[in-house]
Amino acid sequence: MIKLQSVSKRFGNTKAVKNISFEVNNQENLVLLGTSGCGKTTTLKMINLLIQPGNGEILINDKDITSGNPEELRRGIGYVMQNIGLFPHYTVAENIAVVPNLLKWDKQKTNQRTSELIHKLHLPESCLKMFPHELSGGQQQRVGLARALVTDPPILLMDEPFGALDNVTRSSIQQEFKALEELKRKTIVMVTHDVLEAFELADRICLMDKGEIIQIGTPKDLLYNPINDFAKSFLDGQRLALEFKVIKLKDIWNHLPASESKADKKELNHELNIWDTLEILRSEVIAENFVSDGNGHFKTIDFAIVTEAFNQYRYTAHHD
Ligand SMILES: Nc1ncnc2c1ncn2[C@@H]1O[C@H](COP(=O)(O)OP(=O)(O)OP(=O)(O)O)[C@@H](O)[C@H]1O
Repeated sequence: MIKLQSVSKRFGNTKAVKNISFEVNNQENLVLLGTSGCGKTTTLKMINLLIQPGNGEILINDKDITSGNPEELRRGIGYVMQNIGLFPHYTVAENIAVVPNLLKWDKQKTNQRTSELIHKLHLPESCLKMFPHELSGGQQQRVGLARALVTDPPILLMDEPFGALDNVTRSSIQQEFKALEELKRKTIVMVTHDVLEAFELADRICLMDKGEIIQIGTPKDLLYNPINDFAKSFLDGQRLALEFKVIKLKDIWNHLPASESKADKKELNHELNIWDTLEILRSEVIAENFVSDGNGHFKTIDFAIVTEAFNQYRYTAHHD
């Protein structure tokens, strides 16, 4: 578990981070969200001591990190840099092998692990001999992720990991990222200024402004219980899209009409969000399916039924 207690950081007269405290639970993905200059990167880099904290304490598994050796600390923390940050004169294989070489892994172990990651991250084997500039932005990003994951560290810090990508590539890499089994075991702190990305990937979001934490909570907390006008207005303009992403079929269960027969229909998982559900229902030839609650109950759904139930849920959530 990562714990920051009353941490501050000043650069000359600039108070980059002002007395912040938060915890990241094991295997949780906490996203630091906020506009440019609000202190996200400084906060992230203090967790692996790339930036020395000013005041306060940072604990990892109850141990104060400033009391130990920074290099040793960083070996247990994968780091995906802003703008990818691959070494341009190293091949892809050499880039991935940087930390294994520091740890004096034997070649065979490094090659085996590299090959495993290359497949998991959908990179062609042929790219291992290439230099970063010979790859697309999306491929470079995957290499950056492979480099951070190669030693299987329990903690992963990611600074705008998808920031350099076009929208289409970004969206497909985000989906793969969510599906990667290897990442589900990790404690992740990720920086982004992209609200949709934060809502797509976070278990909890830490919303920052001017070096301070405004609100920490689940995407649903931020949507339906914003703590103040700043938190509320930060999401304005994207609120509906965010609701489509955050609300799941199980949330709208009580608003779905009583069930009919489920014969000849396809079952959708009740963990699906409304966005993905409508995408499926839109593209089905027979656009009628059913969803079950995992306890033997089911409801018949189609595009219109889900839209209607979603609207009812939103109305209730906004007026609670
Ligand atoms: N090394 C440094 N020297 C001086 N000032 C710095 C330094 N690093 C950051 N700052 C300042 O601290 C503040 C917070 O910067 P930080 O990079 O943490 O913000 P950020 O939220 O990550 O922004 P961005 O999204 O643009 O990366 C900014 O005002 C920045 O100019």
